[in-house]
Amino acid sequence: MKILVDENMPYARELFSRLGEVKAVPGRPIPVAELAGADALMVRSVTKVNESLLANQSIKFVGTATAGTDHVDQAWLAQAGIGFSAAPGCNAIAVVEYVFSSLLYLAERDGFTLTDRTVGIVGVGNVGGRLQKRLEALGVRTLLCDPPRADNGDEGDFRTLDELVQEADILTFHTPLFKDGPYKSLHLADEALIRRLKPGAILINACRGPVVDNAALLKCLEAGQDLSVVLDVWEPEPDLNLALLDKVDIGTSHIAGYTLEGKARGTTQVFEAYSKFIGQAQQVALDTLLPPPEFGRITLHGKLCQPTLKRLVHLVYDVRRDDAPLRKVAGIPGEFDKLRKNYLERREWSSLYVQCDDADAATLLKKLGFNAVHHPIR
Ligand SMILES: NC(=O)C1=CN([C@@H]2O[C@H](COP(=O)(O)OP(=O)(O)OC[C@H]3O[C@@H](n4cnc5c(N)ncnc54)[C@H](O)[C@@H]3O)[C@@H](O)[C@H]2O)C=CC1
Ligand SMILES: O=C(O)C(=O)[C@H](O)COP(=O)(O)O
Repeated sequence: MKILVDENMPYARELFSRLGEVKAVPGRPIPVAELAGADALMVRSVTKVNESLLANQSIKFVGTATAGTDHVDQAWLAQAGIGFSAAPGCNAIAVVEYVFSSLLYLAERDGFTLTDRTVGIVGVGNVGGRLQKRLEALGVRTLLCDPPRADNGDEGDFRTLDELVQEADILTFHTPLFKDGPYKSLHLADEALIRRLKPGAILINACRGPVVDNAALLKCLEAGQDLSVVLDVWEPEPDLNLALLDKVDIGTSHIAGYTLEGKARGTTQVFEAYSKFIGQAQQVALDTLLPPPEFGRITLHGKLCQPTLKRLVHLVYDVRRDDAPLRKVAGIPGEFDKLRKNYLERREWSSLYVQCDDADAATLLKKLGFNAVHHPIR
C-alpha cells in the first residue's frame, strides 16, 4: 500500500508507516507523478483536491490534516467513491492562543484593558466557541454571530453580524470559506462593513483570507480609517498584497493553527480515520508523540493581572515572532511557504505548568487553558 503524505505533517511517517509505504511530498505544487499507484493521499490546506488532480488515479482515500476543507471538492470525491476525512477542531486551541497573544500585545501597546472591551466572534464553532469560553473566563464581554447555528436552533445568544459591527470593539472572524450558498462567507467583511466598524476597532482574520475583502480593507486603511488589523490569512495566498501587509498591525503567514499539538492532532485524526477506513482501526495518544516543551514549569506569586497574563502568554507564544519574519521576506517568491515549512516549534499554553500561591490565579489560569495548580510557595 502506498500512502502519500504532505511533507509538513509532523509524525506522518511514523504513524502511516504502520499501514504501508509512506512517501512525503510537497503540497504546493504537489508532484502529480507521485500519485501513480498510490492508495491514499494526506494533504494540508495548500493542495487543491478535485477532479483535475485525482480523475483516473488509484487514490481511494483523501485525508486533510486541517480544520478548513475549502481546498477539497468533497462532492466530487463522494461521487467518485473516494473516502474522505478532515481533522475538525485539531488546531482550534492554537488559533485561540494566537488571538489572545495578538490582543494582549495590542492592549499593552495601546494602553487598554481587555475587560473594558466587547469582542464580536463571527463563527462560533471549534475556534470561536473556545475563544468565547476563554474570553468570558477572563471577564471579557462577547457577542456571537453564527447564522447556521442560530438557524439550527442551537443554544446561545446569537446576534446578527450588523449588531456585532455596531457594538463590538474587536471583531474576529472564525468561519469556513463558503464561496456561495445560504451562509456565503466570501467577503463577509466587505467595504461597507469595514467602514461601519467603531472608531479604534480591531479587526482580526485568522480563518480564510477571502472572508475579508483585502482590496476594500486596504482602501479603508489608506483612507486613514481608525482601525487596527491582525491578519493571519490573506487574499490571495501565498502572493499577499504587500501594501496591505505594510498597513496591518500584525501580519503572519497563515500559522495561527501551527502549534505542535495542533499539527500533531491533525495528523493523528486523519491517521485514525484512514486506519478505520481500511479496517485496521487504531487510536493514538498525543502525549506519546510530543517532546517535552521548552519551558516546563514556572511559579507565579500573587494575583493574576493583565500585564502578568500577557507575560505568561508571551512566554509560551508571542505573535511578533511570526510578524517580523513575514515582513522581511514577503514578496520574494517561495518565502511565504518556506516560513510555514520551517516553522519554529510552538507549544500550547497547556504545556506550561504554573504553580500559583494565589488560589484565584490558579483557578483562572486553569480556565484559560494553562496547566495551573494552587500550591503555597515558600
Ligand atoms: N489560520 C489558521 O491557521 C486556521 C484557520 N482555520 C479556519 O477557520 C475556520 C473555522 O475553524 P473551526 O472553528 O475549527 O471550524 P468549525 O467548523 O468548527 O466552526 C465554524 C463555525 O462557523 C459557522 N459559520 C459558517 N458560516 C458562517 C457564516 N456565514 N457566518 C457566521 N458563522 C458561520 C459555522 O456554523 C460553525 O459554527 C476553518 O474553516 C478554517 O478555514 C482553522 C484552523 C486554523
Ligand atoms: O486547519 C486549517 O484550516 C488551517 O488553516 C491550517 O492551520 C493551515 O495549515 P496548512 O494546512 O496550510 O499547513
